[in-house]
Amino acid sequence: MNTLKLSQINKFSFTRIPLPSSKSESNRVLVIDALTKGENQLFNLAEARDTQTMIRLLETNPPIYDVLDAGTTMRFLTAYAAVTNQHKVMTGTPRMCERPIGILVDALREIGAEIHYMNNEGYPPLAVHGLKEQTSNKVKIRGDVSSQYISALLMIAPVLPNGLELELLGKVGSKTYIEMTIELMKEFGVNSTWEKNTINVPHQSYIPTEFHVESDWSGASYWFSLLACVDEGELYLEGLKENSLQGDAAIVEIMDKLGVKSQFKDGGVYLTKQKVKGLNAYDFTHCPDLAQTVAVTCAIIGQKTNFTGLESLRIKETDRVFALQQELAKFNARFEETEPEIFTLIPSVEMPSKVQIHTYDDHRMAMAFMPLMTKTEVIFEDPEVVNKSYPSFWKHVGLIK
Ligand SMILES: O=C(O)C1=C[C@@H](OP(=O)(O)O)[C@@H](O)[C@H](O)C1
Ligand SMILES: C=C(OP(=O)(O)O)C(=O)O
Repeated sequence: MNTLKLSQINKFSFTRIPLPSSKSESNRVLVIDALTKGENQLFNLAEARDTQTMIRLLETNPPIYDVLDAGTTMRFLTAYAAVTNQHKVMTGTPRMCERPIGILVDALREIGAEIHYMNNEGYPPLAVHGLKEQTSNKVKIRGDVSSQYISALLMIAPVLPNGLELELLGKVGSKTYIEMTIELMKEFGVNSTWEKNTINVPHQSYIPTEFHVESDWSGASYWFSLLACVDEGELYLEGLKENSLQGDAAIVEIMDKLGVKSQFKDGGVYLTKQKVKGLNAYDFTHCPDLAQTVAVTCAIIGQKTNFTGLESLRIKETDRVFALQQELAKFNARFEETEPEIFTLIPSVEMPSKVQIHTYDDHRMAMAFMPLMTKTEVIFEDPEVVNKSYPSFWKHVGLIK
């Protein structure tokens, strides 16, 4: 088994972190670009495997779209293949074939797409046989499983002959990602309205444009966490905007409570340590990818906190709630469901002299536990798992001295 060892370091001097580009923004603009036949100028696309997979599949157009473990690539390309009337097999890793897609498939079928399940009903692999005629322009869709189904439908909506009206049913999770999709569509000339729970996208054309992808706020979160956990240090994170399209910019307000001060300067953010104000509870419904970062931070710095809005974590790269419980326990922290859907983080009471972290094929399990190096020696199993979103992560960790 491939492993990586980090020695303990609890002080470091000022360090600039270049940060990767956002894979969420990249994968959206790539789909929009494919729908406008590549007439845009896209800058700073992500090096993330999820984005490189999207680029490769769109460029080579193979009969089988194997998305590996990229959720957005699976969901966005299923809708794209349907609307562009292509015959495609959609598949991915064994875990991808356990991640539900039935809500998106039902919506696409209602609009007129022909899609068959090749194995298990509701899950990839799928056979997409295009969309010959639009049979409906009003679709009701659950909002509580994955926002990616909604983003996938929104991006194809303007090119459907009759546009699309989406009525979101029940609780809507990851809403910030839906807002990102709508804002990006607007950047490419497409207007929509969102009133109460209905989003309406009339038929219209995308307008080719220039677009520069921002750095990745989810990737930035691990650096905030590192600073929260260390005794002394300063960081500058490059390429981040205060008014971001990414909901994970919420890490600024969370870490303000956990001892990290942010100042936006020169196209990035300067991080310094400040007194811990305390965080008693946080709802991760709209920023689920931050939950692991914050759980590990609280466990290390001794902050007992209640976590809610974690429902979608069970169907991501791994069951992230289970994975957190297992790995936090290795340094005597607990993550207990104290009431239905309320998880209480009880911090570490005693730090072992060495911890080996299992990464569960989940990039965020590796990156979220990196700040543990401020308290003990850490060994990561399968360190390359970070390639999904942040291939240069360990190289950047090496900048910390
Ligand atoms: O649309 C996107 O780019 C994403 C949406 C979120 O997924 P869910 O909508 O499934 O929560 C998030 O967890 C994922 O990393 C990226
Ligand atoms: C959940 C994630 O990605 P996806 O759903 O796109 O695989 C993630 O990057 O944390």
